[in-house]
Amino acid sequence: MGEAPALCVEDLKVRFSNGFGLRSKGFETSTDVGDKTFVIGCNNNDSTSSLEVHIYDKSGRKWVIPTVLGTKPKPYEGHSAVLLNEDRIMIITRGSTPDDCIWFLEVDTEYVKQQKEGSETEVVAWSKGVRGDAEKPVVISGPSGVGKGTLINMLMKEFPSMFGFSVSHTTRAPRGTEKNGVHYHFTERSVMEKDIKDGKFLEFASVHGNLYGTSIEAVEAVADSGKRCILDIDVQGAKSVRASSLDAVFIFISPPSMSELEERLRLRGTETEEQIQKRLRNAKAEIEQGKSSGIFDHILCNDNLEKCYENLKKLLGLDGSAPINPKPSPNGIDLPPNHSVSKIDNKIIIQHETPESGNASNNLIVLEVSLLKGGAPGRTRGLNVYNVDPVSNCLNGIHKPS
Ligand SMILES: Nc1nc2c(ncn2[C@@H]2O[C@H](COP(=O)(O)OP(=O)(O)O)[C@@H](O)[C@H]2O)c(=O)[nH]1
Ligand SMILES: Nc1ncnc2c1ncn2[C@@H]1O[C@H](COP(=O)(O)OP(=O)(O)O)[C@@H](O)[C@H]1O
Repeated sequence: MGEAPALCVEDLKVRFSNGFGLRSKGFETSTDVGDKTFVIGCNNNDSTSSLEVHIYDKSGRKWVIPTVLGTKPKPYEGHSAVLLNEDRIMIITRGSTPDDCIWFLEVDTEYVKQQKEGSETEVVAWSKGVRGDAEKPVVISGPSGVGKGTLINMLMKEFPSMFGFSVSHTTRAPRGTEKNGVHYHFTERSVMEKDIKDGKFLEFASVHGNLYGTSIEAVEAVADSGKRCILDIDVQGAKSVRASSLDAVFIFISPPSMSELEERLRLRGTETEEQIQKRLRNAKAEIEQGKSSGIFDHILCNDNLEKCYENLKKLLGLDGSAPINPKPSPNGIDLPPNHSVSKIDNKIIIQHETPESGNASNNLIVLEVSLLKGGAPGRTRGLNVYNVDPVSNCLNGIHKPS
């Protein structure tokens, strides 16, 4: 086999593009996937907050309004759309901040197929694109009063730049010292139920009579800040996360005995007698499930707090053998305000356009998309971004991976 030919700037002019004044009307682009056309955008220039997705079913000759899952991009000035792998449309926005300019609308990925099962409508899902990878989140479960919160606090205190806590939503009332947005997002049930329906939650469960859930944003906000995410969730939640696309480490904390658990709950003094009894009843089933369900990678007994904390650190590679410097947080992508977009194989080429002539200059940003990972309901990771030497113009072999 011969070497792949170099791709030069001249080639770009004849390649596929969709957006920014090409096939766009207002902020709309249309992308064909099989026998469907996905129209994304809004057909007036006044507001991008009304970003919508419509599907034209060519075989049935009808328009369909799909269920749109996930969080959509913040308002922007226009976008280009490029189909990738026949299952997702990459959206490159204009007028967005560097950390918010690459998005994916999944139209036929595994996640979308799963969500479509049992649904009568078409389903699509938004996922934000980010550079690089994040370390696996850590899921910590165990019965109420076992010491999860205490252990997590110790970890966050000792390694503040390394770990970030996933702030859950809950319908339970705040306890005395708990702060909204720090310990939990304290939420109305109706609001939380709507957000769950809209695909904004990675998992949720009814625990001790209240609704608790991890929003996709909560986990991704921590990953975006370059920290490793810690989730404190119940066993049902851990089971849901296990079944999701989030690749995590699962740790179950067990008490030395039921009587010790009861004593800790009482000494904590945050629950009424009735609430304590409810938590103890639930604890039995949780411990059984935790130990036997195969959900958890590790089980730690919290008998002596210091010993348990040392064991937790060992599991996470923090016993001195691993580097503890935080990973630098991945950067956004600084797109020129006026640009055109083209696709060549696994490369998306963004070309600066000069306002005077409207002609494309030779400044190129290349998004390599062959190693994309994750996706809805979380972020799409693994975007590799680099600039191409404007002097030689050729893309082959001269990139500088970021
Ligand atoms: N599934 C799920 N469980 C959660 C979430 N947040 C907290 N929990 C669990 O809900 C249970 C009750 O938590 P909380 O009301 O803070 O009481 P505590 O465990 O006694 O401190 C615990 O088992 C938590 O792990 C969440 O987002 N999802
Ligand atoms: N190993 C331990 N021995 C004795 N008390 C503990 C131990 N671990 C935690 N505690 C105490 O038990 C209570 C419950 O711990 P907490 O972290 O709030 O549990 P959870 O978050 O699992 O509900 C707290 O008062 C805490 O100080």
